[in-house]
Amino acid sequence: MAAAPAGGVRLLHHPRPWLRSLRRPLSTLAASSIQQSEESTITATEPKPATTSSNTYYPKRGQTLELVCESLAYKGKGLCKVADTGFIVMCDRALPGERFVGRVTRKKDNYAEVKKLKTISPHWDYVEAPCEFASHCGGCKTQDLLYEAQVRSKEQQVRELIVHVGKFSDKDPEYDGIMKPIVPCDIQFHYRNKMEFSFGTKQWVPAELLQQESDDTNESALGLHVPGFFDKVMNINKCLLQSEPANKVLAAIQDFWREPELGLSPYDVHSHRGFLKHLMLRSGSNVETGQPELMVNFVTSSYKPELLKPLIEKITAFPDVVSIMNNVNTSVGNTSVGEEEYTLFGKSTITESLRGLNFQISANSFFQTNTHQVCNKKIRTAPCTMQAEVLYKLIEDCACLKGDGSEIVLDLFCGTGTIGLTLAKRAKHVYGFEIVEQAIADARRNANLNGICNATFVQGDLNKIGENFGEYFPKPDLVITDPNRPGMHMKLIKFLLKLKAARIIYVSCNPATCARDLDYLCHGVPERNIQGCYKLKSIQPVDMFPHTPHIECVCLLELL
Ligand SMILES: C[S@@+](CC[C@H](N)C(=O)[O-])C[C@H]1O[C@@H](n2cnc3c(N)ncnc32)[C@H](O)[C@@H]1O
Repeated sequence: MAAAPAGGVRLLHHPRPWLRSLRRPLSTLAASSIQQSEESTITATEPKPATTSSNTYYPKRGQTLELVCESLAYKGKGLCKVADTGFIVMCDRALPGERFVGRVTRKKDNYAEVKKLKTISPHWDYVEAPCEFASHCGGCKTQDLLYEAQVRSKEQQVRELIVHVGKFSDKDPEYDGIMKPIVPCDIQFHYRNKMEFSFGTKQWVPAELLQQESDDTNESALGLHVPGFFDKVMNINKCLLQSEPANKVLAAIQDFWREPELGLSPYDVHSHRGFLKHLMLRSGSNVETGQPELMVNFVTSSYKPELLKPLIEKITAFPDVVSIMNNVNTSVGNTSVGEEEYTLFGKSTITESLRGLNFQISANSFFQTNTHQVCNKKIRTAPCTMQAEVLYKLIEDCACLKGDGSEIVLDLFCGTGTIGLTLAKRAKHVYGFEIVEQAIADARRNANLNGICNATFVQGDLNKIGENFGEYFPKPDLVITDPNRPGMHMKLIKFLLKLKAARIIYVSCNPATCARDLDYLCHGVPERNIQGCYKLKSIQPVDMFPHTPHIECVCLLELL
């Protein structure tokens, strides 16, 4: 048996060891806070424990184990326990109930990660994945899991995080009232309005297909990254998450861009040579006709519009294409945001309507990605609402503005201003803050476009606010905070605790950092002598992204 390091056995049955890094900046708090919640079982279902080739607490790197996935955990990874010891093992793409053989690839202090080698018996709630790329591409991870099981698992993850990271007790009589059931998504395919594909010098082909497709493997690629590999691109000509018009454009580009006479080269992430880096497809709709609108954005390593000309001619044949942009990114990094942006065809923005307002969206601005509005007649007969509408309606309901134009709203991480602008008609004034200059420009333009005069948008980094941040606006009655995945910086948490607005709506795309921030806002940070002053009133998970591990939540906090 491998020797357990000091303290190892104590941590062994820790229910959420993979979450400890969330609180790294407050390390002493981290360990203690997560160790406090020891009592819960990981899943309601109790599969038989797995067997292991060696009876060790700590599986060795390279060791193979037979495991059973118990539930889905943070980032959608399958959670398993080693037989007899309860040692926790996480496996990407293992689904609840699945019995499989995995090889240990990484060891952390108190859990290990395994790579699935072979499924022995399939997971519960198995359905056939409609997409041929589903088992390998980085986009969808649970396409072969029944949708009802996907949302059940997402709701369960939020509940567990709120207890284990947020430190809210599920024994509290109010707990069930606070935790709202997840809102599923009516439309489970073709819902994404933005997809980013990468060009690569070589197509990555899954090992099991290598034999058949060996001739193709040296061809250049346009597709999606293999998860965890910046230099491996799977060639993809259709993605079931994006709209049909976007798929038609993708297929046309796929068919054409390798033609030798075009002289187009994919960018090589190792040698840093080559021209085409990324292809971004953004879908919107014409606000007057409701017809689809498409933006095609080529991200290139230099500005050579003449090289793109034949491709532009090809794709302008599609009537939905109203904008072709070129972001020029000369850096060696892999980002799609260019230092310079050029309009090669049509307009520089596309439009979308949301909650009765019209929005212009440029290539690099954040806009809710799930805005597609096609009803699957087989499932429902009533018209389906786009999930972004559902999310914004929930936010409006939580905001509970009086509507007499007396209240001030602070919209933090405002992007193109969508949330603040949908609330502006019932508020006295909205103040929005956002780091991306272009998003702020869009927000101001969107305010004008919709005749909204009581909204001010300011560009700034909310991770670097100074003591004087509160001087930029009057004391708000309502704060909306919608950070990206890392959640809020401690400076901002401290600011909000001092500001003491009557209500905070925390919109989150990462329930783990959300639970951490809710803990700080409600319970404070005793180690730093910071006191919490909010009460959690409700958490509403919303499934914005079927088949992916992402979970959105709308949380309402009220000042104590
Ligand atoms: C999840 S999006 C929310 C956007 C907007 N609330 C909406 O619903 O469309 C997060 C936004 O935070 C912005 N952001 C990220 N880091 C930031 C920072 N340090 N300071 C200010 N804004 C930031 C991003 O550019 C992005 O627009």
